[in-house]
Amino acid sequence: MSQDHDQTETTQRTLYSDGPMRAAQRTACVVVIHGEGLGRRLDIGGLPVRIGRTPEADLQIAHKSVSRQHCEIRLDGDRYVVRDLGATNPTRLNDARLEHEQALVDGDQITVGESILKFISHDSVEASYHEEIYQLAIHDALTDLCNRRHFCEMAEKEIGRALRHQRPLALCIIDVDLFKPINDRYGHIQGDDVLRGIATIIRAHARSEDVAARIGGEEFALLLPECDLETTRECAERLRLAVANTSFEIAGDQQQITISIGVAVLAPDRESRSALMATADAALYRAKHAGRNRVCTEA
Ligand SMILES: Nc1nc2c(ncn2[C@@H]2O[C@H](COP(=O)(O)OP(=O)(O)OP(=O)(O)O)[C@@H](O)[C@H]2O)c(=O)[nH]1
Repeated sequence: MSQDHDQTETTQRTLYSDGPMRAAQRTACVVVIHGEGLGRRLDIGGLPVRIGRTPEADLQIAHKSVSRQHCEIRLDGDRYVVRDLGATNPTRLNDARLEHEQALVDGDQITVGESILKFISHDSVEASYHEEIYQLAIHDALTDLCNRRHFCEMAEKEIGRALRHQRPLALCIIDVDLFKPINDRYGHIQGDDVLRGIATIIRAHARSEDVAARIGGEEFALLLPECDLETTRECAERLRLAVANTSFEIAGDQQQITISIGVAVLAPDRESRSALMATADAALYRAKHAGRNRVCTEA
């Protein structure tokens, strides 16, 4: 009994000893709990945040039921308020139409088009839970790079941004050469280690604004905002060389592994994600047919 009591006292002291700091770290957030964007979280600090379909929104929900600028949440004194931005499909708060501006309380549900967001007023186990679930949902379990679904979402977002600001955007599709013989000889578990090793090299070559993903079994993608064809080709060449110069230890053997890369940039005849990916894929196909271990750019 007395031990339990001591523990309670210690816990309370630990929790409350840095009271002012805890106040400073307090962060409200909204989490998408239903519909498009499921699991995504938007932290709300001192600056207003906007939710909408536009890629410029702080939380983009790319669904036709959502207006480009749908609603805004901001700190007003010591409370958070939500206001509709003239959405075609007006914002709802706890299933009632939002009137002008309304204060939010913990657990409130904000309906934006067909998505429902939950307002969480401060750092909590629940907010961390949503964050963890979201991270699991967007990452590839084997390599910890983005998974294909999240990559496609990010590519759509970056294409929208690049077109709007007339900025370049490039894509590399990367495929491991002759990976089947590695699997056949050493087994899938060792093959998985090789994929993890290649993912580590790709991550090391990506800038913070690039999106690196595993988009298929032994296929990866790297999206490079603000990069033109020549810069991307050079970057892809550095990546190819880095893999080719790495000695992979597989079941005690030292093995050289190579990759082939197809590069494409956004252009007027390919302004959609599928067209951009198809062009990079075609370049990759040429790299494979030209003998592998090489970078080919769009024709
Ligand atoms: N270990 C492992 N292997 C995988 C995974 N996903 C796909 N593969 C294997 O990757 C291999 C791909 O083989 P292929 O498509 O024939 O291509 P390749 O042997 O790499 O030859 P090229 O692409 O023509 O250079 C197959 O053996 C798949 O089983 C995975 O998650 N882990």
